[in-house]
Amino acid sequence: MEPRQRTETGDRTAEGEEAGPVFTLEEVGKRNSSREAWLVIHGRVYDVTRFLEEHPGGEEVLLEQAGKDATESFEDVGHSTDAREMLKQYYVGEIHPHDRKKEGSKDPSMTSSGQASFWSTWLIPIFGALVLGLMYRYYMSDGRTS
Ligand code: HEM
Repeated sequence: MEPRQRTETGDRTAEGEEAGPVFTLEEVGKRNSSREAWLVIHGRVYDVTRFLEEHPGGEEVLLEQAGKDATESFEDVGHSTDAREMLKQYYVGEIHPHDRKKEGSKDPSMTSSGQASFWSTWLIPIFGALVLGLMYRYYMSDGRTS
């Protein structure tokens, strides 16, 4: 018998390496312990249970993200190409399109934090300067007229 790739769902031909079964975020959420740890990175589901002890960054960080979308934490660390290659070994399937985070240049959380820093770095100082300027003018004109 020649070794054949398992087709879990049967409704897809296992053509290409990424044609795995589809999971909801709820299903992934149940695998959030060291007994079974799954996480989502870029819309793909990974079973990292057997990787926990091997992870160079430690198992705590993985367990913290287990059962969740770990894309942001994974990217924040700036994992190497090697690390990205390793992901393939743990791939179990795709996340349901409904639970997929919108990715790309405009991540909603990025925008909101971006706006927060925009407010604190620009608008508050500008507003402060305007108020000071107005107070100064008021004070000066007052001084001259009376
Ligand atoms: C299956 C998913 C993951 C794989 C295959 C993976 C793999 C690796 C590898 C190979 C390294 C060594 C450095 C490198 O080559 O970049 C590393 C480091 C690290 N990883 Fe992960 N990682 C995964 C998920 C995560 C997640 C979700 C976090 C969450 C915060 C994380 C946090 C870290 C940290 C903090 C380091 C140490 C960085 C350092 O010491 O410079 N990793 N990981």
